[in-house]
Amino acid sequence: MHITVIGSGYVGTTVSACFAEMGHTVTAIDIDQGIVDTLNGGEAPISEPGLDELIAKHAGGRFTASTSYDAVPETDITFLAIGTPSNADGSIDLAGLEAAAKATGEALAQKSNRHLVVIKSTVTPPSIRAVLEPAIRSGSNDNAAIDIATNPEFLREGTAVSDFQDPDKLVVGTDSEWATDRLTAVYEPLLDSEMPIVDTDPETAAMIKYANNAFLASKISLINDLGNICKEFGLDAYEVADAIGLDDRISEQFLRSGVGWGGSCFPKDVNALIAAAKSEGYEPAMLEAAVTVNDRQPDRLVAALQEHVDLEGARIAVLGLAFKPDTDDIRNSRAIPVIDALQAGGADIVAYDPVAAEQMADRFPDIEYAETAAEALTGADGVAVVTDWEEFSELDEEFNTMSTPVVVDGRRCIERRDGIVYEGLTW
Ligand SMILES: NC(=O)C1=CN([C@@H]2O[C@H](COP(=O)(O)OP(=O)(O)OC[C@H]3O[C@@H](n4cnc5c(N)ncnc54)[C@H](O)[C@@H]3O)[C@@H](O)[C@H]2O)C=CC1
Ligand SMILES: O=C(O)[C@H]1O[C@H](OP(=O)(O)OP(=O)(O)OC[C@H]2O[C@@H](n3ccc(=O)[nH]c3=O)[C@H](O)[C@@H]2O)[C@H](O)[C@@H](O)[C@@H]1O
Repeated sequence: MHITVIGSGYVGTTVSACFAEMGHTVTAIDIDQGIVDTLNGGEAPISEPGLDELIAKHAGGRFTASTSYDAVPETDITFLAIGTPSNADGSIDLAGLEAAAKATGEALAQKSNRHLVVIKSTVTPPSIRAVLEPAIRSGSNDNAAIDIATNPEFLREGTAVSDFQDPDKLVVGTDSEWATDRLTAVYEPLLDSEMPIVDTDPETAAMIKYANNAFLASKISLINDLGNICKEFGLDAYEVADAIGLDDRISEQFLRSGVGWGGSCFPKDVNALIAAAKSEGYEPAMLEAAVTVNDRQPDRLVAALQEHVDLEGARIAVLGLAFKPDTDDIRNSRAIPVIDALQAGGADIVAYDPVAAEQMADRFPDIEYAETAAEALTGADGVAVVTDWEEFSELDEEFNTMSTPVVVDGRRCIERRDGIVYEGLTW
């Protein structure tokens, strides 16, 4: 199949590269010339394991990128993978996606046979008919029969390629059998008898995505709440989590307590769902509590550090800037509120991340950035561990170079040992 993917960010690039690997011909469209040039040069514009290899393999062959929507009418199906960030009040900001939807509709005015436009972005159910469908249809002529579907994406950053290639489920939200068949056909190379296909309407598919993220974020907030209680009792939340995770109804996944959830999706999606629910007159108390608990964890980490170090004028190392390991994405990283709170306390900060320092330098241009974790620790009065990068768990002798070896671990990735003052957030 010939597929257009509009938007070449984390999702669009991963999806495009994987579609090409599955044998499809893909035209990736992005308004950012730099991204398009990078892709056509055979490289990924983001850091994601395995992605560079796929782009390098298919660029110039089955995979091309462009800033122009001209290819859309020549293709069989179009996926919209544009960001859906938050407005100031937490509600979904559809401006970028709406503009791309309109441009897609306008391009489809040149096409006479039936075309499927698939919303891959995460969108609130009511926005499909209220905003996106009118935008897609606004440019089309009478001949263009356009079907609209939703096909939410469940990949995680850091494991995007493998998650996409081996999903737990395929959710297809369509209005017609033709659309279901066409959308399912795209995924044919990934399907086996084991993979559940959830065949539903576009709104339910969109809600499944929000419910999935809201559930996972709330699960982490619940284990953080329980973990904070464990800490008050002098108990180890990880021992408790390991035990409750043995119950199949709870499961062991997403029970890692600590400094909380960040990233480009959990915070914005939970807030968008809260805002959408409130605009219908419903007060989602559980989700609001999940956000409250999450917002408190970075402050608890800094407070734990303050138990041992007077922050005023202290040199504090921050290990980890990305919102999770194996990505350079700093969107809503817990490192941001941690650095804010440390600076408010008067600390001088030296930060280290294997790949995300450059991104964080735009947000915090005035802090010091170290080239290695060892360099960050040298002479530091304390360290806050914010991201569970694998290399941090291998640190050992490096702590001996600190002025005062105070380690506050927000991710349970440092080995507690003699010679360091070690404090975990929930253990
Ligand atoms: N990042 C993630 O891990 C996941 C994201 N999602 C959802 O997928 C959607 C996309 O997310 P990301 O890929 O993270 O966004 P992103 O912000 O990384 O990428 C969006 C891309 O769209 C481009 N763009 C903006 N307006 C455009 C236009 N009019 N025409 C063409 N290109 C345009 C931007 O230049 C950018 O490269 C969001 O709704 C998000 O919630 C879903 C699952 C996972
Ligand atoms: O909609 C999205 O964008 C994606 O959001 C999350 O994926 P992602 O944000 O990439 O990463 P996660 O692994 O879910 O981690 C999110 C945050 O939760 C934190 N986390 C995760 C697990 C855990 O046990 N504890 C915990 O604090 C991580 O450190 C990170 O800050 C979901 O897991 C994906 O299914 C979804 O597609």
